[in-house]
Amino acid sequence: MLNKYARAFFTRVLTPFAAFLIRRGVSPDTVTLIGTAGVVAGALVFYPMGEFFWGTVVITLFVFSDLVDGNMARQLGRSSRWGAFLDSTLDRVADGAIFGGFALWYAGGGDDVALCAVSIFCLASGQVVSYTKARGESIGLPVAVNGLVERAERLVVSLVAAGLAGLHAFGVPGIQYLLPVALWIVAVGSLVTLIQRVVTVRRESAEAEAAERQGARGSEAAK
Ligand SMILES: CCCCCCCC/C=C\CCCCCCCC(=O)OC[C@H](COP(=O)(O)O[C@@H]1[C@H](O)[C@H](OP(=O)(O)O)[C@@H](O)[C@H](O)[C@H]1O)OC(=O)CCCCCCC/C=C\CCCCCCCC
Ligand SMILES: Nc1ccn([C@@H]2O[C@H](COP(=O)(O)O)[C@@H](O)[C@H]2O)c(=O)n1
Ligand SMILES: [Mg+2]
Ligand SMILES: [Mg+2]
Repeated sequence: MLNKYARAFFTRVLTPFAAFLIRRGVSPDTVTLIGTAGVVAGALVFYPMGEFFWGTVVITLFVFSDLVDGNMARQLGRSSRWGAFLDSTLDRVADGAIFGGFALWYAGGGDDVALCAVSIFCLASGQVVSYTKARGESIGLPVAVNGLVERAERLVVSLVAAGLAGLHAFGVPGIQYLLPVALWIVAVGSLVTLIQRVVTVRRESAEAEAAERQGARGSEAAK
């Protein structure tokens, strides 16, 4: 949903910055790599210490690079298969670091086995949700479904909640419970999305195979 409705807005906002980087001779791949490194550092340095506010600030500074890199590639007329591969692969690395950072906190100072497990579930289910689309498309299916919770939703829900939960350290009472609530929402939403995508791939593959059988019968009859 966010990918559909918010992308156009962020494209307008980020286009001048993308153009500025192009003028400075920066390449889209550099933005992809530095952006991912920043997200990974923010997540794995701050979150395991329970520093949710500063971790989210650092991640937010870098995570929009994922919208800037593609914007730059399009402005340059240089969108490439390699760029698409690098972008998607490093998305998985960034997501692993964010939910891994939450899991490390709950396994350590946060001392909550259930929330550690929910964080690991968010990490794994998010990766599998993305994999269903990549694998479905690689076997020639359209995978014409995005589902309830795509990557943008996973990130926005968990990062907004983490940033706000971090304000507890500055004396805001009660707000720390936002992060557990968000993790449960992302976990359930990812599971629903996974089911939506698997059901779609199953239907599309049955339809594709039925069409192939029909085509084979047609050419047999024509002989
Ligand atoms: C006082 C409190 C202070 C709090 C501190 C800071 C709070 C910060 C809060 C939020 C920041 C959230 C930012 C999240 C931005 C996410 C942007 C982003 O990178 O989205 C990526 C997404 C997907 O891009 P791709 O097409 O490159 O990726 C594809 C995708 O990964 C597919 O995965 P799948 O969906 O299938 O699981 C893969 O299949 C595919 O391989 C891959 O290529 O981009 C978008 O979707 C575009 C839309 C982005 C919309 C961003 C909206 C941000 C909205 C609000 C932020 C403002 C919040 C304000 C908070 C205020 C809090 C007080
Ligand atoms: N280093 C890169 C990164 C991205 N691309 C192209 O942009 C598409 C992704 O667009 P986003 O707005 O989601 O970043 C990707 O599929 C590539 O076509 C690129 O070429 N090089
Ligand atoms: Mg990108
Ligand atoms: Mg991306």
